[in-house]
Amino acid sequence: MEKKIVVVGSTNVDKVLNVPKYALPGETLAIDSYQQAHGGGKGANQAITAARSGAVTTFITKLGNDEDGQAMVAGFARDQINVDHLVTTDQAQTGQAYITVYQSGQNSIYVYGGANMELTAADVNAQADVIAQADRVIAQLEIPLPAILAAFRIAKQHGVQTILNPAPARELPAELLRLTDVITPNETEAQTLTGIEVTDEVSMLDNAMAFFSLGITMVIITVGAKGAFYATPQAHGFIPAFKVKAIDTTAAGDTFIGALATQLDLDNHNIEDAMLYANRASSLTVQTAGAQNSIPTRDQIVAANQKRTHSKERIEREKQQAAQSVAAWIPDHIVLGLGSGTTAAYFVQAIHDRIEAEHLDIECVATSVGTQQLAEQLGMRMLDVNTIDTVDITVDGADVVDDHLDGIKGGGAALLFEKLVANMSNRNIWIVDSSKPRKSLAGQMLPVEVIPFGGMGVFRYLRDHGYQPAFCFRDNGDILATDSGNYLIDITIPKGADLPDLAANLKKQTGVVEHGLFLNVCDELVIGGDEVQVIKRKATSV
Ligand SMILES: Nc1ncnc2c1ncn2[C@@H]1O[C@H](COP(=O)(O)OP(=O)(O)OP(=O)(O)O)[C@@H](O)[C@H]1O
Repeated sequence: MEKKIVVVGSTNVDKVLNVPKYALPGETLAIDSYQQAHGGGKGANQAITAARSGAVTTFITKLGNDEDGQAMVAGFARDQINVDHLVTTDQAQTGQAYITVYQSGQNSIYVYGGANMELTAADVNAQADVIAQADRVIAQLEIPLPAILAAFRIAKQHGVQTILNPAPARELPAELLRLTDVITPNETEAQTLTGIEVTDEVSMLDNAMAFFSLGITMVIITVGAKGAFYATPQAHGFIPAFKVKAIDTTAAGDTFIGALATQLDLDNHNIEDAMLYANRASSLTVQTAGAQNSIPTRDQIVAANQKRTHSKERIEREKQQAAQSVAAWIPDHIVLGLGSGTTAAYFVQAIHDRIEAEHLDIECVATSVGTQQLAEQLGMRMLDVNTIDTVDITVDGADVVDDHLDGIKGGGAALLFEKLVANMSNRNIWIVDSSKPRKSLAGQMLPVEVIPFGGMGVFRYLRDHGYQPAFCFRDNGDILATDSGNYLIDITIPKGADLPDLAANLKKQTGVVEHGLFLNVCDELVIGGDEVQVIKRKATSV
């Protein structure tokens, strides 16, 4: 059932001039390109996003009785927005934003609020029926506060969910915050309202707590290309943005909010799926210049997700190709280490099939409870790691691997046992798909396994040393525990980091059990593909 959404907010016509440089006071500059006016305003952008994602959308906004206003209404109608509740005025012109974009990409914006600033509580009260019948009402701060308060009071009286996008940032009356169910600031807007700077997930949670104390029940903080954070009093999480080449981020936030509002169930239980959809929607908006023209339709968002599904299928195929090609080389009469994770699972299946078909004499050691169970189910001959001194060959996956065959492992929470077995192995072969090799490990997430007691101490150390730590959680919101019952903290490897130093420093911290940097471990990297590639460690670095 499509959501019924009412957006109460601004409409602007953006008039953009591309200019070679700033004109000084009194100076006249000739310019050679004039970009036509196009639709903007946070309210209009969010209403258009909601409508393009299939919501039954009503837009309450105030326009001047002018050509700009008429052009905007025609555009709303083309997007199937219900325009029966628009208000017009003779007292002001339709809102306008004058934007000069310099060659450097910087811009200056002058906003004439115009008719937007004339939207009154009485105008909104006159539309009470449509608000009362909605599933949710969304407002932003480009219209006068009394109009927003009026909309939210009606919504509350009728059990309609309220979403406040507190943009542009400003202080807000306590009543408006009390009437708000869901608040969706970006980093700076959150800080303006709570006074707490957003630097990492912990500070986002602190922000959320501050909003909860004001009566808000869901907080979503968008952090640009990094993604978005959500918190309710029961759960919280961070949903990373899709990595895309951003050309123009105008309306990214508006697209996120409009799209989220169409997907989020009223009990909020599907928040992560709704945020994934919203991330996908805004990742499409930022790849095209402009505001409203770049807002995608539901079909475009679904198609972009399918493209991703196809590339996921290709990745699975490559993992299998790498696993099968290595399984075909494994010599007979050896002790074989079995890695952990999805790629290693393909290998376990492939080597099992060969052992059966060729009656090979291969005994195995597992690197995780999951792999042990899989191998036992298949009836493979398993050894207890404590009963042997060496492993002949270990075949494992990797999260990422660099040009020197140093890598990161452990995203699947098995890094400690994987490292123990790797260190006992005469030969370590890593099998990966083509998305895993990188020039360097800088900027990559590195899991650090910590004991639960004292984990916060390590977390603070990592935070104070600029590693941007974040505890790892399961999909259901529970903290992720490794096979040994420890916790994992993800950190980001800084640019230019000396990896052996970083590895040594991490090991020195009390409470750190192990980390996922595997330096000088991999002897051969096997990359899946229609032609499987094999890269051997250079003799000098062994
Ligand atoms: N460069 C980017 N690459 C991919 N996704 C992005 C990028 N920038 C923004 N997004 C997506 O858009 C969402 C909102 O972005 P952001 O936090 O910048 O909002 P905002 O500051 O309100 O933006 P604006 O005011 O420009 O509309 C992010 O959570 C993310 O999903």
